[in-house]
Amino acid sequence: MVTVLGAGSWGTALAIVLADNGHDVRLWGQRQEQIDEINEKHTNEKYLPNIHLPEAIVGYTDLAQALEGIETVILAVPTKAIREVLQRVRPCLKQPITIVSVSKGIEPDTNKRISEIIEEEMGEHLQDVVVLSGPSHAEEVSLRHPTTVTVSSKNMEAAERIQDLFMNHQYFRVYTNPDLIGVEIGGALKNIIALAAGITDGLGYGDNAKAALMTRGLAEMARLGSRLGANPLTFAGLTGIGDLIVTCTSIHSRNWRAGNLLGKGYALDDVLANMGMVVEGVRTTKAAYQLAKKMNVDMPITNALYDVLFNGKDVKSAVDSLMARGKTSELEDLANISL
Ligand SMILES: NC(=O)C1=CN([C@@H]2O[C@H](COP(=O)(O)OP(=O)(O)OC[C@H]3O[C@@H](n4cnc5c(N)ncnc54)[C@H](OP(=O)(O)O)[C@@H]3O)[C@@H](O)[C@H]2O)C=CC1
Ligand SMILES: O=C(CO)COP(=O)(O)O
Repeated sequence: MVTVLGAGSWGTALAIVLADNGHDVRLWGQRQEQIDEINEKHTNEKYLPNIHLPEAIVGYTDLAQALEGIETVILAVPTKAIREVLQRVRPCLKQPITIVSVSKGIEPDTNKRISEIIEEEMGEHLQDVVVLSGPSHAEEVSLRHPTTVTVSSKNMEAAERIQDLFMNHQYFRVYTNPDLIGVEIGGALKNIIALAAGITDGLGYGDNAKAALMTRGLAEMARLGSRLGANPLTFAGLTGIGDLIVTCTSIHSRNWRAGNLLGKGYALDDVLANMGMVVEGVRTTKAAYQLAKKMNVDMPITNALYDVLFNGKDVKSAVDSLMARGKTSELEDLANISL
């Protein structure tokens, strides 16, 4: 028995994987009508239209009931809601739990990764934190299309347990990587670059601009990540370039779609209000901007996007200012990264 907290797109898609793997799944959500729909119709139309959910998935709105006797909890709410949800989880627990973090973000102001927030909020109620990340749109996972992800933890035995829990040899392949910082930072920062790629697409620029953003975006992701203690090679893997490719090139990506609308001239507030799902890259841009400043790391794409999102800079001038920067060397950054 496994509990998934968060009945949005990703929590529901991962519940399907777990049910396909033979587990009974408790899927917790905060809206009674949605949970009734999951239990009565076996659908979650708002988040995964036209998908039939296995009957092994049972919806709950009562958090204490959803957590009773559970050892492993999948945490699938947006980064912004994580502290609030964990503060509600704590008093429900009689036993320490392993939390699998599947969200992608960095908290503004504290600049913490999600596993750090979980450790801080859970204290002695926590057995282990495992992070699951990689190129994996919920829409495709729920159709059982071949997908690969990576799990990481400070305790790799716990990561291997979670690898076994999710591994499905038909369509969901799970790798391990001991570089927890790199796995979390890659998954969070790729959303910034996807917003930027959406903007250049929305402006009508072509594949050259997008390839440039993805490649130079990866360079600045690795630059900040390695300063935070990540292994730069992780950025060449599923949670780095892999997730960057899927998020910058897929119509499923909420970050790319939000950027695309910004590029077409819509205002940020209107874009977010109409999306109906979380666009993590906006808050993560703020956090990465703060981190880059604090650590004196050069992140030109992140800085340009920060100006668009938070200082009202128009998207065309943001791209112009990126192109107008002084000369630099492509390999300079990599040469300065110690492996
Ligand atoms: N969708 C995807 O393909 C993937 C998403 N992710 C990551 O997973 C995380 C969740 O994303 P995703 O499922 O897509 O988001 P969605 O926007 O699809 O769903 C968010 C879910 O969280 C719930 N929620 C929001 N705030 C709260 C709260 N305060 N208390 C309880 N529940 C809350 C929402 O409930 P309600 O409906 O009631 O508002 C909804 O069920 C994000 O960090 C995202 O980056 C990672 C990989 C793939
Ligand atoms: O992380 C994701 C795919 O790996 C989902 O990206 P979006 O949040 O942009 O849809």
